[in-house]
Amino acid sequence: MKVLKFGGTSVGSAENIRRVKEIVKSQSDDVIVVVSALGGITDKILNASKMAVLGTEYFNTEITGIRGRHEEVVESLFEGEKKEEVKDRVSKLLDELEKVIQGVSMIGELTPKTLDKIGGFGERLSSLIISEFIEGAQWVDSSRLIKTDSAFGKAQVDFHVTMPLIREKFNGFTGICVAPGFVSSNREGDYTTLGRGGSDYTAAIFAAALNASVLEIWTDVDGFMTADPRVISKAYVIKSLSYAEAMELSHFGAKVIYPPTILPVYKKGIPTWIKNTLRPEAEGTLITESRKNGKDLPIKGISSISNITLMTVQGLGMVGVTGISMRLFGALAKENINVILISQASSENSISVAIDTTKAELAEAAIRQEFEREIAVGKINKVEMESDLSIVAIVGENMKHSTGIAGKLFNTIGKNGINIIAIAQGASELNISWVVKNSDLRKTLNVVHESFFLSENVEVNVFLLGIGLVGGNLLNQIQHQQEKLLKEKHLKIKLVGVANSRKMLLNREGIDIEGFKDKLEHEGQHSSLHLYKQAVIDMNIFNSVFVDCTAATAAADLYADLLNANVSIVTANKVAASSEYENYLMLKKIAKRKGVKFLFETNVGAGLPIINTLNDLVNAGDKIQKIEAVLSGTLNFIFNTISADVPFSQTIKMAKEQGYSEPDPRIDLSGIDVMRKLLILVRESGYKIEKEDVAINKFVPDEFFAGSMDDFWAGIPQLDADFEARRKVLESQNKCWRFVAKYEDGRAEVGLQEITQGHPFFDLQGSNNLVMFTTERYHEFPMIIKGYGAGAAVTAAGVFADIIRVSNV
Ligand SMILES: NC(=O)C1=CN([C@@H]2O[C@H](COP(=O)(O)OP(=O)(O)OC[C@H]3O[C@@H](n4cnc5c(N)ncnc54)[C@H](OP(=O)(O)O)[C@@H]3O)[C@@H](O)[C@H]2O)C=CC1
Ligand SMILES: N[C@@H](CC=O)C(=O)O
Repeated sequence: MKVLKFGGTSVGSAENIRRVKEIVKSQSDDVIVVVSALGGITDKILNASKMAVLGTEYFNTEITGIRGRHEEVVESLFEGEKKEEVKDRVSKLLDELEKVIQGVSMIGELTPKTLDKIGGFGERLSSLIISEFIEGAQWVDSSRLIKTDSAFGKAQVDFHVTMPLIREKFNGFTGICVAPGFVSSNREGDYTTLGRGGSDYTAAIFAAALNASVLEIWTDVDGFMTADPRVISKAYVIKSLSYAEAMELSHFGAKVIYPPTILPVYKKGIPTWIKNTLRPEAEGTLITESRKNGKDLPIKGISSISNITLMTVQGLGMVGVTGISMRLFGALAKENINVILISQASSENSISVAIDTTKAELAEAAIRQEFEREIAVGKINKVEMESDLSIVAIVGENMKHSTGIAGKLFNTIGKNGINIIAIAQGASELNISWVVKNSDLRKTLNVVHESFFLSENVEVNVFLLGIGLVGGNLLNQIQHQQEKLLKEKHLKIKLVGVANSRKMLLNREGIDIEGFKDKLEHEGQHSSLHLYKQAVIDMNIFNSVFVDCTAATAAADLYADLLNANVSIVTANKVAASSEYENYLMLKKIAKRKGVKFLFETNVGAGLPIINTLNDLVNAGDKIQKIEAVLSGTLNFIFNTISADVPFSQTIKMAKEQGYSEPDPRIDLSGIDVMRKLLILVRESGYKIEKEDVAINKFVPDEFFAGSMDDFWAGIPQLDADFEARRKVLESQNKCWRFVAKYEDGRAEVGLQEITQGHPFFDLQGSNNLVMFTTERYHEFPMIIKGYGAGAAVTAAGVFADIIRVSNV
C-alpha cells in the first residue's frame, strides 16, 4: 500500500489533474490518494466567509469565482453523461457552501467551528472530482476517519480513535482510493481541520495507520532545497534527509512539507518522498531514518523565519531563582503563544524568547502581568521587545560532534558585518539557530550558503565608481575573463553597481556588462557620491567590494563608511593612501577590524606588483633601507619622447592621449603624483610620513598650474624652446632626464635628475617604471621591479587582480 498526496498546484487545473491521474495509474501498488483543494480555493473560501461576516456583498463574487473554477475543471475533464453527473454533484456541494456562507452573512458571526466547516469544502470538492476522474477509484471521507479534539482551526488528532478507524475502513482494500486532505471531525461529528497545510498530515496519518510502504508528497517543487531558491539562486535539491532534519527544516520555514507530517511516518519508519507533479522525472528528496549525507557535508540546509519579535526578560533578581522559566513559558502557553527560539545565558540574568510578531503585544502583556510583583520591586528591570527580526537555522545531523562548525559560521557572518542578536543550539547539535535583523536576512542566507555548501562558486559583488579609461577597461577585462574564472577558479565576479559623476545603476542580480555605458546613461538614476555610497550600504550584499576608478578626493572620503559597513575597497585612486597618515592608518585598521580588504596595488606602478612585494618583504621581517624609483609613467614617457621634432608641450598631450597621465596631467607635471606614490611606498615600508616631509623639486614653474585647464594648455608651449635647448645639451653629454623618487634615512624627495649611461634608470623605455628596494636582505644588489608603470589596460588589470584578491580564491 502506498499513500500519495497531491498539493494545491498539483490539482490546480484540469491539465495538472491529468498528470495526477497518470502518476496514480502508473503505480503497481494499491494507492490512497490524498488531495488538497484546487490551488488558491481555500483562500477564496475563507475570504468569502470573512467578507460575509463583515456584511459586504463581495462574498457573492468570490463564490461565483469558486464555482467557475470548479465548473471549468469539470468541463475540461469529463464528457457526456459523466460530465453532467459530476457537475451536478459538484454543484450541490457548492450550493451547500454558499448556504453556509449566506448564513454567516445573515447572522454576522463566524465562529472557529463554522470556519472549520467552511474551510474543508475545497478538499471535499477536489477529492470528489478527482475520484470521479480516475476510473475505478473510490472516494473516502477522511473527515469521518480522522478524529480530533474540538480545537477548531488546528485540531489535535486523537490517534487512539483514528488509527483503528482507518485500519477498519481499509481492511481488505485493494485498488485506488481518493480522500480529501485537511478535514477531520471531533467526537460529536463536527468538522474540524488539521491546520493550513494539513493535507500532508492527513496523508501521513493514513500511511502510518496502514503501515504504507511509502508516502509520496507530490508538490510543485523538486524537493527540499538547500535554501530558499528565491533568495539563493544557487540553492539545489537535497537528495536525502533524515526525519529529524526534515522536521527541523520544515519548522524553520522551508514550506515543502507541513511539519506535523513527519512524526507519524517517523514513528513507523515509512520512507517519504517529496516529488514534483510538474516534473515527475526529477529525483526528489527522500526522507528516511538514515543519517547518511550524500556529500558528507556537515549541513543539509538553511532555513529562516522572518518577522519575529525577540522578548528579553532581564533582572538580577532572576539569578538562581527557581521557577522563573516555568512561569514565563506558562504565561505564554496560557495565551497560546508559540515560542520559536529560546536563549538564556548561564548567568540566568536574562532570558530571550523569539515569538511571532503578531503575538508580541499579547506576550508582553502576559509577561508583565505574570511578573508584576518582580517588576514592581525591581527584581526584573526589563521586559524588552525587539521586532523586525528573523531567525536563521542551519540543519544537519552531520554537525553532531563535528568541530569548527559554529566557529566557521559566526566568523563568516561577522566578517560580513551582520550582527547576531541571539543564538540557540540544542545539545542534539542538529540545528544552530540565530537571530538577525530582517534587513540582514538575505545577506545572512547568502554568506552561510556560500561558505557551507554548498555553493561551488565564490561570488564577489562589485560596485564600480568611475568608468573612464581605467574603469571602462576593467569592465571589458571582467567581461572577457568572467567565464574562465567561473570555470577554473569557481569565482563569480558580479557587477552589481556602476556609477560615474552623474548617474548610478544598481542591480543585486547583476548588471550585464555589455553596453554598460548606454545602460547607465539611459536606465541609471541621478546620483551623487553620497547617494551611491548609501545605496551600496543599504543593498547590504555579501562579499561586496567597492572599486574606485576615479581620481576624486570626495570618493576617497567614502571609504571609512564603506569599510565600516564591511564593504572591501579596491582603489586605483591614490588620494586615500596618500592622505594624512592618521587617515591612511585608520582605513587600514577599520579594514582589519571588520575582516575586509583595503587594496590599492595600482597606486604605485599601475599593474606592477610593487606594493604586494613590499608587503611580503616587510611581513617576512625584512627592513626597507632605501627606495629609489622612477614612478611616473607620464613623465618617463615625456622624457623618452621629447625630441627636436616633438616639443615638450606636445609630449604632454601625447601622454594624456595614451592614457598615461592623470585625468588632470598637471598632477603628473607638478610632481604631486610621484610624491603620493613615494609616500605610499614609505608608509607600506612601515614608516610614518606626511606629504610635507617629501621635498619636491619641480621642473615646471608654479604659475603654469595656477589657472584653468585651458590656460594650462595655452601656456605650456612657452616652455618648449627652453626644454629643447636643455635637451640638446643633455643629449650631447649622453645623459637623459628621469623624474626620480628617493627615500633613505628618513629623507624623502622627488625631482628631475640627469641620469648618465649605465645607471639602471638610463635605459628605462617608454612609460616604464622602475623601483629599487635596498633592504637588509637585498643589500648589495637591490631588488628591482620594472615594467609598464602607466596605461589604462595594465592599471585595470591590477585593479582586477585586487578584486580577485578580495575573494581569497
Ligand atoms: N592611467 C593610469 O595609468 C593609472 C591611473 N590610475 C588612477 O586611476 C584613476 C582613474 O583614472 P582614469 O580612468 O584615467 O580617469 P578618467 O578621467 O578616464 O575617468 C574617471 C572616471 O571617474 C568618474 N568620476 C570623476 N569624478 C567623480 C566623482 N566626483 N563622482 C563620481 N564619479 C567621478 C568620471 O565620471 P564622469 O565621466 O561622469 O566625470 C569617470 O567615469 C585615477 O585615480 C588615476 O590616478 C592609477 C594607476 C595608473
Ligand atoms: N599618471 C600616472 C598613472 C599611474 O599612476 C603615471 O603617469 O604614472
